[in-house]
Amino acid sequence: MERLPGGRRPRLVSSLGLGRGAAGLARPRPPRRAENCFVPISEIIAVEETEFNKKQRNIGRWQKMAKLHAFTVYYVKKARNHRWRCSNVTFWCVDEHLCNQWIQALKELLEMQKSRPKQLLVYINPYGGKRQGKRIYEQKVAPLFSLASISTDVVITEHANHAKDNLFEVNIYKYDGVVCVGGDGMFSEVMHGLIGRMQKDSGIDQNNPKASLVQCNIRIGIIPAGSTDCICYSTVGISDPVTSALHIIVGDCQPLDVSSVHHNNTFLKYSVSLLGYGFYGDILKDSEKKRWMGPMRYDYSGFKTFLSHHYYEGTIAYQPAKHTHGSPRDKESCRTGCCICKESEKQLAEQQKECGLNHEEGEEEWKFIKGKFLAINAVSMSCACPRSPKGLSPAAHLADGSADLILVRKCSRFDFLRYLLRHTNQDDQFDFPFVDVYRVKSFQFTSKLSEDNESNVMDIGKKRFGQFCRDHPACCCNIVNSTWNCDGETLDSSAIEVRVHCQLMKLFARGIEEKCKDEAAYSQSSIEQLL
Ligand SMILES: CCCCCCCCCCCCC/C=C/[C@@H](O)[C@H](CO)NC(=O)CCCCCCCCCCCCCCC
Ligand SMILES: Nc1ncnc2c1ncn2[C@@H]1O[C@H](COP(=O)(O)OP(=O)(O)OP(=O)(O)O)[C@@H](O)[C@H]1O
Ligand SMILES: [Ca+2]
Repeated sequence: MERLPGGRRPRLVSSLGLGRGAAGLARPRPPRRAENCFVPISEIIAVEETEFNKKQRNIGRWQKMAKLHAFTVYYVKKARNHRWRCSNVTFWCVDEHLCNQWIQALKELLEMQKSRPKQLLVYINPYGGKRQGKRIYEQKVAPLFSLASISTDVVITEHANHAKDNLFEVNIYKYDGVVCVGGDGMFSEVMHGLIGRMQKDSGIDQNNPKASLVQCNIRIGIIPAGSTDCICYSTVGISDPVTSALHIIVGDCQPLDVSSVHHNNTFLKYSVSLLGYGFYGDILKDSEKKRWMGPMRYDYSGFKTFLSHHYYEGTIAYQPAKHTHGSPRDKESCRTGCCICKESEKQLAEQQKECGLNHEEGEEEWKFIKGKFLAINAVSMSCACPRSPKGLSPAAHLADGSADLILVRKCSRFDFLRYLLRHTNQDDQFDFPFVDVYRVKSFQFTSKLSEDNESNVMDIGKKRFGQFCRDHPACCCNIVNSTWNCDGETLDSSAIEVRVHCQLMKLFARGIEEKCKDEAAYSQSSIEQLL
């Protein structure tokens, strides 16, 4: 909390309790005794001089006063379930000079908030999710950015990869951040554009799976308008455009792990949420044909894929993440100011100091697992989303330099359903004999098909997807590979090599805040004052 200059206690009367801008002044209450409610400066959105019109002034005891001077403080009001709203409170007094002093002092304090963005580049996908991206931005987000004096260059995308390609052309360094309005796919595009641009400008070859990538310090803001919005939900705690806009305005910063995916020394993609083979790969592949259904396509394809119950054979090699103290079976989740992520940040800074950018990771032990899997999921974050509020791996960390590798082995449909259901309730989804989970810093996967006979892969691939093993028509084993689902996009190769890059990029977010503390503190009063 900051102290305002002057020492003199100003006699300002606020629209206490009403607190809804000038309209709230219509029925002012007599000045109350000071209330101990606070808004940190870091959560003030803007301060504006407020004009009184005659009608508003013509009230109660204020009627007798010659002229009133006022200002309005717009601030973040925290509501339930991590939702943020812009609220305001208007203060007025008869002393014009005093009023101006307050405005000036508050504006100076806001100027000192150096992490706040002043200029943003915004990409809107008009076709993501329920096709509401443009409307959401114009009606809910743009007015807040303008209130907070943030200037924006807005690009409405005209085709897939428009945002990504554009990020290689524009002068990104003049912006304090890039905002994407859309879903996880849109975020992925912007992330690929920014990370790719950083590597290009630094002469780093993305095709080298061992390269030390250059961190991207230009933050990305996500205004959720997609179908899953898992990255927004997992980093903010809710998928809500106004909440996300406010996190951007106050200049929050959340580092994020990014996994690089390679095949045969060729860069394929980056991933921050889910790399899924088997169940989630098959859902995605099927759902792409049903884009017209909107977000419902995932439920339709999910149900279909569940019924098909395909499993896939292959080998996984992984390097355990020994640098981090956490485990995927922890009861504690990653929250704002997470100690485990902070520890990884320290280790990263030390490594960079010691080895500079040429740091090469030592060849640590590899472990191997062979088997028949219904799903292989690697998640760099919890992957919480409205469908599964605790996510695929509830204890995964946003910025610890590791991913959780979840292996769901062949089991009955009934058991698989029990496993899926646990994503929606409080029971432990890893507490099954057919589910294993490991915290890893890298892994590789090879399907049995490519292991057995590389040359036959092309022939078999040409056959219809979903064709069953001819020898065992009822066994559900699949003679073709599944597809990797990489943050909602399919990969062309089944054999991949994955490496987690600790805190490679940053978001305008602060992680999920502890619920009970905030909600108790903020529900007591509808108005918070710093004065
Ligand atoms: C019985 C109900 C069980 C419900 C189980 C729900 C588990 C949901 C877990 C969601 C995990 C999302 C991970 C995020 C991935 C994103 O990077 C990516 C891009 O947006 N989204 C998807 O790939 C989109 C993935 C969409 C996944 C939808 C899964 C729906 C499964 C439905 C299974 C129905 C079984 C019914 C049996 C009677
Ligand atoms: N103008 C456009 N026309 C067609 N496709 C676009 C356009 N702009 C972006 N895209 C592509 O649309 C894909 C999906 O968009 P987006 O992620 O916003 O929505 P979604 O798929 O409904 O949500 P989610 O990814 O959360 O499931 C992105 O991968 C992006 O490349
Ligand atoms: Ca992680």
